[in-house]
Amino acid sequence: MIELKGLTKRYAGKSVVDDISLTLEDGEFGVLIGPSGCGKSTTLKMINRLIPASGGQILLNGDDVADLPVEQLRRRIGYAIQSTGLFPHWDVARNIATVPQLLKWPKSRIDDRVDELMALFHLDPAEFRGKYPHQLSGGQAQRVGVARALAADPEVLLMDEPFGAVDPLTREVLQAEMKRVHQQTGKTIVFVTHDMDEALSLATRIALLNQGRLVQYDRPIELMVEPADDFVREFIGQADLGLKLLSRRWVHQYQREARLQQTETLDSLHAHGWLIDDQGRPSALAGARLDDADAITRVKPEWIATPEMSMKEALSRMVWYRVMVLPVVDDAGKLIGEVGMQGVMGMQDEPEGALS
Ligand SMILES: Nc1ncnc2c1ncn2[C@@H]1O[C@H](COP(=O)(O)OP(=O)(O)OP(=O)(O)O)[C@@H](O)[C@H]1O
Repeated sequence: MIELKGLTKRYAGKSVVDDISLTLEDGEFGVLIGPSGCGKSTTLKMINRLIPASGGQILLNGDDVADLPVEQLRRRIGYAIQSTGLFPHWDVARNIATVPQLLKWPKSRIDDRVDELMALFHLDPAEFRGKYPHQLSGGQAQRVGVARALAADPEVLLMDEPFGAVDPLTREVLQAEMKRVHQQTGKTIVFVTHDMDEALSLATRIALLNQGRLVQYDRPIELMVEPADDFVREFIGQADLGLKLLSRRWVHQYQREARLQQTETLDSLHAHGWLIDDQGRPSALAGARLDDADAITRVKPEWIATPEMSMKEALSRMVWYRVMVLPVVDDAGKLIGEVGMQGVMGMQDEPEGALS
């Protein structure tokens, strides 16, 4: 748990972080967001004392960080930044092992930990262990940077705009990975970004700052449906609020039973049903195409949904592939349900209060 109590930073008498108080519970993914210069990075860097606070207190699991020896603090708090900060003359394995080596772990324990972290970030040790930072793509370097920050299993992971410098596609992949890593490790994370979509997709708690002050600290949904003031409303942006809400809704919340079609003939106009193969995987959809409601269409891998997929992505696939329903499959690819345009529109099987 991290507690900020009246945290303040002044430069030349001017407060750039002004009396911020908030609590982030264990296992939460906290995002600090706000316009350029609002004090996000300064707040983050005060947590690991890269910047000394001018006033207030920061407690890490009850310990005042001001009282902890710096080397202990660095062990308890991992730190990943946009430029990765990888040592250019060290290979990937040695970069990841930086903190365990400082802590003088035995070699076999370090090797195991490096392999474990590379597996977590889907980096094949055989291929990547011996590579140098200049031989990595931006996305791979970022993964190594985050793996290094996690190496000594810190209590908290701080991330300062870690995906700010990668292209949008890689950024989405890294965000999805970060979400998975957060779920798998249960780490408490504090993440700085100025990208609201990134914040909404990753955060369990969002702290919105403006001119050094905390304007609202809430769950993403509350920020959207109960903005504290006009600044919050404007910062979130109203134009695609519906889509933003759907980015925080998951297919499993809207999933309903999938009706099977026994033959390739439709039994009633505009009905639809799924054909499955002998392993229970969806192979074709009878009906439910936007352009031809009576067609039998082979299921393409691109329109298959999983229970963890966001409804925004599911909706995007429906629109792009012109189908009214998507099959939902389990890890083995077996059909376990379907999710449809009607669910998105709240006409049918809407989860209680889903859009309120
Ligand atoms: N060493 C310093 N001396 C004086 N002012 C500083 C110093 N470091 C930061 N500031 C000011 O403090 C304010 C907050 O800076 P900070 O880097 O925390 O903002 P930020 O929200 O992270 O911004 P960005 O999104 O642009 O990175 C800014 O107005 C900045 O100019």
